Amino acid sequence: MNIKQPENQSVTNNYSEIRGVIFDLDGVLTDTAEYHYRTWQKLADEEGIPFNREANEALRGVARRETLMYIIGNRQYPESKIQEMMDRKNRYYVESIEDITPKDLFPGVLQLFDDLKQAGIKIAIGSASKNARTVVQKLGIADKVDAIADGYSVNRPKPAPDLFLFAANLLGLQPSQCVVVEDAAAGIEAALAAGMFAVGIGPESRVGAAHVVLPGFSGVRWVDLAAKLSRAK
Ligand SMILES: O=P(O)(O)OC[C@H]1O[C@@H](O)[C@H](O)[C@@H](O)[C@@H]1O
Ligand SMILES: [Mg+2]
Repeated sequence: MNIKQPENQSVTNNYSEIRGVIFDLDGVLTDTAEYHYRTWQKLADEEGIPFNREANEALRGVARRETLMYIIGNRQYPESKIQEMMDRKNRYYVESIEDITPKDLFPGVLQLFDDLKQAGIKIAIGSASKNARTVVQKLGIADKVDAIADGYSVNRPKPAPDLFLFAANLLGLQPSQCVVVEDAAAGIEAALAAGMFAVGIGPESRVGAAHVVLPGFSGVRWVDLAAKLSRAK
């Protein structure tokens, strides 16, 4: 477990004040981060642009246009070509999520959602994806979440705090009452900038700036996670 306090943030260190948990979607609740990667890889291969899994690590949580800009680097393309490439990648991505079912939820997610409901803690989705609502529907969790902030909600993408502040607002909560769960470095940065608790899912090398780092939700109960957060001073 990693325990750090973000600088210059007035995050409460009393977990009993936590009233909402904002979950990123891709790579947190299901494996769609992998689908995003594979479809960007397909596009890059078609265009003859070097790209690989390692380069993709920095692109987790990064919005569609910003991801493409990173991949093309200093290559110059007209806006029409940029638009066509974003559309093509999205077509591949939409095809790849067609067969998602509730079985694709990561282990432990439903148990954690149930724990949160029992504890009277609200649940939001905070995803940069414009496909987030479709994925949430396919996973069968639409009736379990209180609010969805997605790729249409704000202008400034992660690592800006805007999406999580938008989600907290939908829940009617203050930032200090919220926990963000993220698999992306950009998402942890956004959560800390919003003045929220951050739980990182994945390796320390990627999400080590979070207050608490977990490999996944398998066997994770809210009471235990809350206790870890309460020690994260
Ligand atoms: O292209 P979409 O579906 O709007 O998704 C935007 C971004 O959404 C994020 O959730 C993913 O982590 C990124 O990989 C993705 O680029
Ligand atoms: Mg993610």
